[in-house]
Amino acid sequence: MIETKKKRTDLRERAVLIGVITTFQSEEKVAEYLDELAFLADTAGADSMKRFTQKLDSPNPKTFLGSGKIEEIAAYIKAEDIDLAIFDDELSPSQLKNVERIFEIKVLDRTNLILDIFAARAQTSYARTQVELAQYQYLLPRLTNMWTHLSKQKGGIGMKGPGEREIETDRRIVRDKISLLKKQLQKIDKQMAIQRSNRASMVRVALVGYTNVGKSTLMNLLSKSEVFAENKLFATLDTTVRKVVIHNLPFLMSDTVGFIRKLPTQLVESFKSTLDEVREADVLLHVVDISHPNFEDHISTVDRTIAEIDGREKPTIMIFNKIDAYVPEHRDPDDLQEPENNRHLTLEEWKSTWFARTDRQAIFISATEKENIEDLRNRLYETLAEIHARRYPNNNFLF
Ligand SMILES: Nc1nc2c(ncn2[C@@H]2O[C@H](COP(=O)(O)OP(=O)(O)OP(=O)(O)O)[C@@H](O)[C@H]2O)c(=O)[nH]1
Ligand SMILES: [Mg+2]
Repeated sequence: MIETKKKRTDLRERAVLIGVITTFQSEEKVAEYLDELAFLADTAGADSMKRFTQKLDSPNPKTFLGSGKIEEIAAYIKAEDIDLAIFDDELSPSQLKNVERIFEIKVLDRTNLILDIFAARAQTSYARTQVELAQYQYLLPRLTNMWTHLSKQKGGIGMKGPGEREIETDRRIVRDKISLLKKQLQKIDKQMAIQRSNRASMVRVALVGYTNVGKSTLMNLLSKSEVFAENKLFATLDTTVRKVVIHNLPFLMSDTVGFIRKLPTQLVESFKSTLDEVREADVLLHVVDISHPNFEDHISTVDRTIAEIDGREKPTIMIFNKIDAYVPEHRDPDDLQEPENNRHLTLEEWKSTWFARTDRQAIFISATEKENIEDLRNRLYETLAEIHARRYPNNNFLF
Protein backbone atom coordinates (compact mmCIF):
# COMPACT_ATOMS: atom_id res chain seq x y z
CA MET A 1 0.00 0.00 0.00
CA ILE A 2 1.22 3.47 -0.75
CA GLU A 3 1.65 5.72 2.25
CA THR A 4 -0.29 8.82 1.31
CA LYS A 5 -0.07 10.78 4.52
CA LYS A 6 3.22 11.85 5.97
CA LYS A 7 4.27 9.94 9.05
CA ARG A 8 3.48 11.75 12.25
CA THR A 9 6.15 11.54 14.88
CA ASP A 10 4.80 13.58 17.78
CA LEU A 11 1.92 12.67 20.04
CA ARG A 12 0.17 15.98 19.87
CA GLU A 13 -3.08 16.13 17.97
CA ARG A 14 -3.71 18.52 15.10
CA ALA A 15 -6.78 20.70 15.51
CA VAL A 16 -8.81 23.27 13.61
CA LEU A 17 -10.68 25.94 15.55
CA ILE A 18 -14.09 27.19 14.50
CA GLY A 19 -15.98 30.30 15.58
CA VAL A 20 -18.94 32.30 14.33
CA ILE A 21 -19.31 36.04 13.95
CA THR A 22 -22.79 37.21 14.91
CA THR A 23 -24.53 40.43 15.85
CA PHE A 24 -23.54 39.67 19.44
CA GLN A 25 -19.98 38.55 18.68
CA SER A 26 -17.88 40.97 16.67
CA GLU A 27 -15.03 39.74 14.52
CA GLU A 28 -12.57 41.14 17.07
CA LYS A 29 -14.26 39.30 19.96
CA VAL A 30 -14.31 36.02 18.05
CA ALA A 31 -10.59 36.39 17.36
CA GLU A 32 -10.01 36.77 21.12
CA TYR A 33 -12.22 33.81 21.93
CA LEU A 34 -10.31 31.69 19.43
CA ASP A 35 -7.01 32.80 20.98
CA GLU A 36 -8.27 31.47 24.27
CA LEU A 37 -9.59 28.33 22.62
CA ALA A 38 -6.14 27.76 21.10
CA PHE A 39 -4.61 28.07 24.57
CA LEU A 40 -7.13 25.56 25.90
CA ALA A 41 -6.34 23.21 23.01
CA ASP A 42 -2.65 23.61 23.71
CA THR A 43 -3.21 22.76 27.37
CA ALA A 44 -5.14 19.66 26.30
CA GLY A 45 -2.32 18.60 23.99
CA ALA A 46 -3.36 19.80 20.53
CA ASP A 47 -1.76 22.20 18.08
CA SER A 48 -4.14 24.57 16.35
CA MET A 49 -3.34 24.37 12.66
CA LYS A 50 -5.96 26.75 11.31
CA ARG A 51 -8.95 28.83 12.33
CA PHE A 52 -12.22 29.09 10.46
CA THR A 53 -14.86 31.73 11.07
CA GLN A 54 -18.17 32.42 9.41
CA LYS A 55 -20.58 35.35 9.63
CA LEU A 56 -23.94 33.90 10.65
CA ASP A 57 -27.23 35.52 11.56
CA SER A 58 -28.50 32.26 12.95
CA PRO A 59 -26.85 28.85 13.06
CA ASN A 60 -27.83 26.21 10.55
CA PRO A 61 -30.06 23.80 12.49
CA LYS A 62 -28.45 20.76 10.87
CA THR A 63 -24.75 21.55 10.67
CA PHE A 64 -24.35 24.75 12.69
CA LEU A 65 -22.32 26.37 9.89
CA GLY A 66 -23.47 26.85 6.30
CA SER A 67 -22.85 24.00 3.88
CA GLY A 68 -20.18 25.86 1.88
CA LYS A 69 -18.10 26.52 4.98
CA ILE A 70 -18.57 22.95 6.18
CA GLU A 71 -17.23 21.64 2.87
CA GLU A 72 -14.29 24.01 2.97
CA ILE A 73 -13.34 22.81 6.45
CA ALA A 74 -13.88 19.14 5.53
CA ALA A 75 -11.51 19.52 2.59
CA TYR A 76 -8.88 21.09 4.79
CA ILE A 77 -9.24 18.33 7.37
CA LYS A 78 -8.63 15.67 4.74
CA ALA A 79 -5.73 17.46 3.11
CA GLU A 80 -3.92 18.34 6.32
CA ASP A 81 -4.45 15.19 8.34
CA ILE A 82 -6.40 16.94 11.10
CA ASP A 83 -7.48 14.90 14.14
CA LEU A 84 -9.82 17.22 15.87
CA ALA A 85 -12.29 20.04 15.13
CA ILE A 86 -13.08 22.37 18.03
CA PHE A 87 -16.03 24.75 18.04
CA ASP A 88 -16.00 27.73 20.37
CA ASP A 89 -19.78 27.51 20.65
CA GLU A 90 -21.89 24.72 22.02
CA LEU A 91 -23.47 22.56 19.32
CA SER A 92 -26.72 20.70 19.79
CA PRO A 93 -26.38 16.91 20.00
CA SER A 94 -27.74 16.48 16.48
CA GLN A 95 -25.54 19.21 14.99
CA LEU A 96 -22.58 17.53 16.62
CA LYS A 97 -23.52 14.19 15.10
CA ASN A 98 -24.05 15.63 11.61
CA VAL A 99 -20.81 17.58 11.61
CA GLU A 100 -18.91 14.54 12.85
CA ARG A 101 -20.36 12.47 10.01
CA ILE A 102 -19.09 14.96 7.45
CA PHE A 103 -15.69 15.67 9.00
CA GLU A 104 -15.06 12.04 9.99
CA ILE A 105 -12.97 13.16 12.96
CA LYS A 106 -13.70 14.05 16.57
CA VAL A 107 -15.69 17.24 17.00
CA LEU A 108 -15.59 19.00 20.35
CA ASP A 109 -17.01 22.20 21.69
CA ARG A 110 -15.49 24.48 24.31
CA THR A 111 -17.34 22.76 27.16
CA ASN A 112 -16.05 19.40 26.06
CA LEU A 113 -12.50 20.64 25.83
CA ILE A 114 -12.61 22.18 29.31
CA LEU A 115 -14.04 18.96 30.73
CA ASP A 116 -11.24 17.04 29.07
CA ILE A 117 -8.56 19.26 30.59
CA PHE A 118 -10.17 18.95 33.99
CA ALA A 119 -10.24 15.17 33.62
CA ALA A 120 -6.56 15.06 32.71
CA ARG A 121 -5.59 17.37 35.56
CA ALA A 122 -7.71 16.08 38.42
CA GLN A 123 -5.29 14.76 41.03
CA THR A 124 -7.24 13.80 44.12
CA SER A 125 -10.14 11.41 44.18
CA TYR A 126 -12.35 14.32 45.19
CA ALA A 127 -11.46 16.33 42.09
CA ARG A 128 -11.77 13.22 39.93
CA THR A 129 -15.22 12.47 41.28
CA GLN A 130 -16.33 16.04 40.61
CA VAL A 131 -15.06 15.98 37.06
CA GLU A 132 -16.58 12.58 36.41
CA LEU A 133 -19.94 13.82 37.61
CA ALA A 134 -19.72 16.82 35.30
CA GLN A 135 -18.77 14.56 32.38
CA TYR A 136 -21.73 12.28 32.92
CA GLN A 137 -24.04 15.25 33.17
CA TYR A 138 -22.68 16.56 29.88
CA LEU A 139 -22.96 13.13 28.33
CA LEU A 140 -26.52 12.35 29.35
CA PRO A 141 -28.43 14.41 26.74
CA ARG A 142 -25.92 13.43 24.06
CA LEU A 143 -25.84 9.77 24.84
CA THR A 144 -27.82 8.44 21.89
CA ASN A 145 -25.48 9.73 19.24
CA MET A 146 -22.14 10.43 20.72
CA TRP A 147 -19.07 9.17 18.91
CA THR A 148 -20.72 5.87 18.04
CA HIS A 149 -19.47 6.13 14.50
CA LEU A 150 -15.91 6.95 15.52
CA SER A 151 -13.20 4.47 16.27
CA LYS A 152 -13.32 3.80 20.00
CA GLN A 153 -9.72 2.70 20.13
CA LYS A 154 -8.43 6.06 18.99
CA GLY A 155 -8.74 7.82 22.36
CA GLY A 156 -7.07 11.19 22.86
CA ILE A 157 -8.60 14.57 23.57
CA GLY A 158 -12.30 14.46 24.34
CA MET A 159 -12.27 10.70 24.77
CA LYS A 160 -11.16 10.55 28.37
CA GLY A 161 -13.72 9.56 30.94
CA PRO A 162 -17.11 8.05 30.47
CA GLY A 163 -17.49 8.81 26.75
CA GLU A 164 -14.76 6.38 25.92
CA ARG A 165 -15.89 3.34 27.80
CA GLU A 166 -19.60 3.50 27.94
CA ILE A 167 -20.86 4.63 24.61
CA GLU A 168 -23.39 1.85 24.44
CA THR A 169 -24.56 2.19 27.99
CA ASP A 170 -28.10 3.33 28.26
CA ARG A 171 -29.30 6.44 29.99
CA ARG A 172 -30.49 4.56 33.04
CA ILE A 173 -27.01 3.38 33.89
CA VAL A 174 -25.67 6.88 33.44
CA ARG A 175 -28.39 8.28 35.66
CA ASP A 176 -27.55 5.72 38.35
CA LYS A 177 -23.91 6.64 38.04
CA ILE A 178 -24.74 10.33 38.44
CA SER A 179 -26.68 9.75 41.63
CA LEU A 180 -23.95 7.49 42.98
CA LEU A 181 -21.28 10.12 42.31
CA LYS A 182 -23.47 12.75 43.94
CA LYS A 183 -23.74 10.59 47.04
CA GLN A 184 -19.99 10.06 47.14
CA LEU A 185 -19.43 13.79 46.87
CA GLN A 186 -21.90 14.50 49.65
CA LYS A 187 -19.99 12.14 51.91
CA ILE A 188 -16.66 13.85 51.19
CA ASP A 189 -18.34 17.24 51.54
CA LYS A 190 -19.43 16.37 55.05
CA GLN A 191 -15.92 15.36 56.02
CA MET A 192 -14.53 18.53 54.50
CA ALA A 193 -17.08 20.67 56.30
CA ILE A 194 -15.96 19.12 59.58
CA GLN A 195 -12.34 19.80 58.71
CA ARG A 196 -13.20 23.38 57.89
CA SER A 197 -15.07 23.91 61.14
CA ASN A 198 -12.03 22.58 63.03
CA ARG A 199 -9.93 25.43 61.79
CA ALA A 200 -11.01 27.58 64.67
CA SER A 201 -10.61 31.26 65.24
CA MET A 202 -8.82 32.30 62.15
CA VAL A 203 -9.87 34.79 59.54
CA ARG A 204 -10.16 33.28 56.09
CA VAL A 205 -9.09 34.63 52.76
CA ALA A 206 -9.65 33.09 49.32
CA LEU A 207 -7.67 33.79 46.18
CA VAL A 208 -10.01 33.89 43.21
CA GLY A 209 -9.58 34.87 39.58
CA TYR A 210 -9.51 33.88 35.95
CA THR A 211 -7.33 30.92 35.05
CA ASN A 212 -3.57 31.56 34.66
CA VAL A 213 -3.53 34.97 36.35
CA GLY A 214 -0.99 33.98 39.02
CA LYS A 215 -3.07 32.89 42.03
CA SER A 216 -0.85 29.92 42.90
CA THR A 217 2.30 31.98 42.37
CA LEU A 218 1.00 34.54 44.82
CA MET A 219 -0.05 31.84 47.28
CA ASN A 220 3.48 30.43 47.17
CA LEU A 221 4.95 33.84 47.70
CA LEU A 222 2.76 34.76 50.65
CA SER A 223 2.77 31.38 52.35
CA LYS A 224 6.29 30.39 51.32
CA SER A 225 4.88 27.02 50.35
CA GLU A 226 5.04 25.13 47.12
CA VAL A 227 1.78 25.04 45.18
CA PHE A 228 1.88 23.83 41.60
CA ALA A 229 1.97 26.84 39.24
CA GLU A 230 2.60 26.84 35.52
CA ASN A 231 1.72 28.55 32.31
CA LYS A 232 -1.14 26.25 31.45
CA LEU A 233 -4.84 26.70 31.97
CA PHE A 234 -6.32 25.13 35.09
CA ALA A 235 -3.03 24.25 36.77
CA THR A 236 -4.94 24.18 40.04
CA LEU A 237 -8.00 21.98 40.42
CA ASP A 238 -8.01 21.26 44.10
CA THR A 239 -8.36 23.93 46.66
CA THR A 240 -5.23 24.27 48.76
CA VAL A 241 -5.44 25.87 52.17
CA ARG A 242 -2.38 27.26 53.95
CA LYS A 243 -1.84 29.05 57.17
CA VAL A 244 -0.18 32.37 56.52
CA VAL A 245 1.24 34.76 59.08
CA ILE A 246 1.71 38.42 58.33
CA HIS A 247 3.56 40.28 61.07
CA ASN A 248 1.90 38.55 64.01
CA LEU A 249 -1.49 37.83 62.54
CA PRO A 250 -2.22 34.27 61.48
CA PHE A 251 -4.95 33.59 58.91
CA LEU A 252 -5.96 30.92 56.42
CA MET A 253 -5.50 31.43 52.73
CA SER A 254 -7.00 29.19 50.07
CA ASP A 255 -6.04 28.89 46.42
CA THR A 256 -8.96 27.90 44.18
CA VAL A 257 -9.67 26.66 40.69
CA GLY A 258 -9.45 29.38 38.04
CA PHE A 259 -12.53 30.59 36.20
CA ILE A 260 -13.01 30.90 32.47
CA ARG A 261 -15.55 32.24 29.99
CA LYS A 262 -18.30 29.68 29.47
CA LEU A 263 -17.09 27.46 32.30
CA PRO A 264 -19.41 24.52 31.80
CA THR A 265 -22.40 24.90 34.10
CA GLN A 266 -22.04 21.25 35.10
CA LEU A 267 -18.57 22.05 36.35
CA VAL A 268 -19.57 25.10 38.34
CA GLU A 269 -22.26 22.90 39.85
CA SER A 270 -19.96 20.05 40.83
CA PHE A 271 -17.17 22.36 41.92
CA LYS A 272 -19.50 24.22 44.21
CA SER A 273 -18.22 22.22 47.15
CA THR A 274 -14.62 23.04 46.33
CA LEU A 275 -15.79 26.58 46.10
CA ASP A 276 -17.18 26.43 49.62
CA GLU A 277 -13.84 27.96 50.46
CA VAL A 278 -14.96 30.98 48.49
CA ARG A 279 -18.35 30.98 50.15
CA GLU A 280 -16.90 30.75 53.63
CA ALA A 281 -14.11 33.25 53.11
CA ASP A 282 -14.18 36.54 54.99
CA VAL A 283 -12.27 38.37 52.29
CA LEU A 284 -11.77 37.64 48.59
CA LEU A 285 -8.55 38.48 46.84
CA HIS A 286 -9.55 38.83 43.21
CA VAL A 287 -6.36 38.36 41.21
CA VAL A 288 -6.26 39.87 37.71
CA ASP A 289 -3.64 39.47 34.97
CA ILE A 290 -3.38 43.08 33.84
CA SER A 291 -1.02 42.12 31.02
CA HIS A 292 -3.81 40.11 29.34
CA PRO A 293 -5.59 42.10 26.59
CA ASN A 294 -8.99 40.96 27.85
CA PHE A 295 -8.49 41.42 31.55
CA GLU A 296 -11.60 43.57 31.89
CA ASP A 297 -13.75 40.78 30.44
CA HIS A 298 -12.02 38.38 32.81
CA ILE A 299 -13.00 40.54 35.78
CA SER A 300 -16.67 40.42 34.76
CA THR A 301 -16.58 36.65 34.18
CA VAL A 302 -15.12 36.11 37.64
CA ASP A 303 -17.59 38.51 39.28
CA ARG A 304 -20.46 36.72 37.57
CA THR A 305 -19.23 33.27 38.63
CA ILE A 306 -18.73 34.44 42.22
CA ALA A 307 -22.24 35.84 42.25
CA GLU A 308 -23.49 32.42 41.08
CA ILE A 309 -21.64 30.66 43.89
CA ASP A 310 -22.54 33.12 46.57
CA GLY A 311 -24.81 36.07 46.04
CA ARG A 312 -23.65 37.97 49.09
CA GLU A 313 -21.27 40.83 48.59
CA LYS A 314 -17.94 40.14 50.25
CA PRO A 315 -15.10 42.50 51.00
CA THR A 316 -12.91 42.12 47.92
CA ILE A 317 -9.42 43.37 47.24
CA MET A 318 -8.55 43.60 43.57
CA ILE A 319 -4.96 42.48 42.99
CA PHE A 320 -3.71 43.53 39.59
CA ASN A 321 -0.82 41.15 38.95
CA LYS A 322 1.85 40.94 36.22
CA ILE A 323 2.45 44.69 36.08
CA ASP A 324 5.95 43.80 34.87
CA ALA A 325 4.40 42.50 31.64
CA TYR A 326 1.86 45.27 31.06
CA VAL A 327 2.32 47.14 27.77
CA PRO A 328 -0.30 49.73 26.76
CA GLU A 329 -1.39 49.63 23.15
CA HIS A 330 0.10 52.40 21.06
CA ARG A 331 -2.35 55.11 20.12
CA ASP A 332 -1.66 57.90 17.67
CA PRO A 333 -1.89 61.19 19.65
CA ASP A 334 -3.58 62.84 16.63
CA ASP A 335 -6.30 60.21 16.57
CA LEU A 336 -9.45 61.99 17.65
CA GLN A 337 -11.78 59.02 17.40
CA GLU A 338 -13.16 57.52 20.58
CA PRO A 339 -11.02 54.45 21.31
CA GLU A 340 -12.82 51.12 21.06
CA ASN A 341 -11.32 49.77 24.27
CA ASN A 342 -9.08 50.78 27.14
CA ARG A 343 -5.93 49.04 26.03
CA HIS A 344 -4.13 52.32 25.39
CA LEU A 345 -4.34 53.34 29.07
CA THR A 346 -1.06 53.49 30.96
CA LEU A 347 -0.54 51.64 34.20
CA GLU A 348 -0.75 54.97 36.04
CA GLU A 349 -4.11 55.69 34.42
CA TRP A 350 -5.41 52.27 35.41
CA LYS A 351 -4.23 52.85 38.95
CA SER A 352 -5.96 56.19 39.29
CA THR A 353 -9.20 54.74 37.85
CA TRP A 354 -9.17 51.91 40.38
CA PHE A 355 -7.89 53.91 43.32
CA ALA A 356 -10.81 56.28 42.79
CA ARG A 357 -13.33 53.50 43.33
CA THR A 358 -14.85 53.36 46.76
CA ASP A 359 -16.44 49.91 46.53
CA ARG A 360 -13.23 47.92 46.17
CA GLN A 361 -9.65 48.37 47.18
CA ALA A 362 -7.06 47.82 44.48
CA ILE A 363 -3.38 47.08 44.51
CA PHE A 364 -0.92 46.62 41.65
CA ILE A 365 1.82 44.02 41.95
CA SER A 366 4.09 41.57 40.22
CA ALA A 367 4.24 38.20 41.94
CA THR A 368 7.21 36.93 39.96
CA GLU A 369 9.23 40.17 40.15
CA LYS A 370 8.14 40.64 43.78
CA GLU A 371 7.05 44.19 43.13
CA ASN A 372 4.84 45.86 45.70
CA ILE A 373 4.49 42.71 47.80
CA GLU A 374 5.24 44.52 51.07
CA ASP A 375 2.38 46.88 50.27
CA LEU A 376 0.12 43.92 49.67
CA ARG A 377 1.14 42.34 52.97
CA ASN A 378 0.45 45.58 54.81
CA ARG A 379 -2.89 46.01 53.11
CA LEU A 380 -3.86 42.46 53.98
CA TYR A 381 -2.76 42.96 57.55
CA GLU A 382 -4.90 46.08 57.97
CA THR A 383 -7.99 44.48 56.50
CA LEU A 384 -7.64 41.17 58.32
CA ALA A 385 -6.55 42.55 61.69
CA GLU A 386 -9.74 44.57 61.80
CA ILE A 387 -11.92 41.53 61.05
CA HIS A 388 -9.97 39.44 63.52
CA ALA A 389 -10.33 41.99 66.31
CA ARG A 390 -14.06 42.28 65.68
CA ARG A 391 -14.66 38.53 65.49
CA TYR A 392 -12.37 37.33 68.27
CA PRO A 393 -12.31 40.21 70.75
CA ASN A 394 -10.71 38.03 73.44
CA ASN A 395 -8.08 36.48 71.24
CA ASN A 396 -5.48 39.16 71.21
CA PHE A 397 -3.12 38.10 68.48
CA LEU A 398 -1.05 41.22 68.79
CA PHE A 399 0.87 40.36 71.90
N1 LIG B 1 5.19 38.07 33.95
C1 LIG B 1 4.60 37.59 35.04
N2 LIG B 1 4.17 36.29 35.05
C2 LIG B 1 3.58 35.84 36.18
C3 LIG B 1 3.40 36.66 37.32
N3 LIG B 1 2.76 35.92 38.26
C4 LIG B 1 2.56 34.69 37.72
N4 LIG B 1 3.06 34.63 36.47
C5 LIG B 1 3.07 33.45 35.57
O1 LIG B 1 1.73 33.16 35.17
C6 LIG B 1 1.57 31.76 34.96
C7 LIG B 1 0.37 31.23 35.72
O2 LIG B 1 0.62 31.27 37.10
P1 LIG B 1 -0.21 30.41 38.15
O3 LIG B 1 0.23 30.89 39.50
O4 LIG B 1 -0.14 28.97 37.84
O5 LIG B 1 -1.68 30.95 37.84
P2 LIG B 1 -3.08 30.45 38.48
O6 LIG B 1 -3.92 31.68 38.56
O7 LIG B 1 -2.83 29.71 39.74
O8 LIG B 1 -3.61 29.50 37.33
P3 LIG B 1 -4.71 28.29 37.41
O9 LIG B 1 -4.40 27.46 38.60
O10 LIG B 1 -4.46 27.61 36.13
O11 LIG B 1 -6.04 28.95 37.47
C8 LIG B 1 2.87 31.11 35.40
O12 LIG B 1 3.66 30.86 34.24
C9 LIG B 1 3.52 32.19 36.28
O13 LIG B 1 4.94 32.10 36.29
C10 LIG B 1 3.86 38.02 37.28
O14 LIG B 1 3.76 38.81 38.21
N5 LIG B 1 4.44 38.40 36.10
MG1 LIG C 1 -3.31 27.80 40.24
